[in-house]
Amino acid sequence: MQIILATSNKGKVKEIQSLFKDDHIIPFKDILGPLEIEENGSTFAENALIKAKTIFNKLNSNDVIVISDDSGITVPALNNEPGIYSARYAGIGANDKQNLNKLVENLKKSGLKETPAYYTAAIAIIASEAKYVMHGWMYGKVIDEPRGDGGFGYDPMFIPEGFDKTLGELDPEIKRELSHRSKALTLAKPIIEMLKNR
Ligand SMILES: O=c1[nH]c(=O)c2ncn([C@@H]3O[C@H](COP(=O)(O)OP(=O)(O)OP(=O)(O)O)[C@@H](O)[C@H]3O)c2[nH]1
Ligand SMILES: [Mg+2]
Repeated sequence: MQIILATSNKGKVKEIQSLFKDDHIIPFKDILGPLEIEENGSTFAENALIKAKTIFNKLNSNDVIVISDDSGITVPALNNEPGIYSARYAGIGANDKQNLNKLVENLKKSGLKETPAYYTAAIAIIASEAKYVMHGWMYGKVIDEPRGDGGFGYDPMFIPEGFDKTLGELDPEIKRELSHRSKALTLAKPIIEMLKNR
């Protein structure tokens, strides 16, 4: 049984592999090469399922477990932006830096130096005759002056609840303990174990 990760995001691959130290988890690109998947769902869960199903169908094997992650940051004071559009906030094909700059700009335009925000992760698992989605959240705030270069995406502007440093400044171990992704993957682990052993 192979465990395949249906993501092209290197930051996610690193975080997910570090949470599954005992399992060999293979990014889909190593098997199928690069692939663009259209994420046209209206929720994190729908998009996670689209990614996992697309890769499962392309692999065309009953001997694989496919895991995907659809995630993003939500800022209630900005009409819940960017939410499911986090990866394309500054336009289709925008990179992490451009997306972060757009969120910083929009905070400044609204006169918000800091405001509550949260990350959501939906983790989907697809295997032969099996389909699951789990969620995890991390609450905190975003600030209009990013700090640090750890993590990825919006991390330099996000301060988790209970801390005074951004995820760009904090030790990666702290993100591993607290993150939306870790929480959803903790729920996914027993399901993956069950699927491996059936
Ligand atoms: O600072 C961050 N720390 C995180 O922990 C985090 N989790 C998600 N995000 C952002 O949300 C979007 C995901 O979009 P997304 O789920 O479509 O992923 P993606 O397009 O990058 O890769 P893929 O998995 O779809 O291949 C991207 O803009 C990410 O930067 C994060 N930013
Ligand atoms: Mg994506």
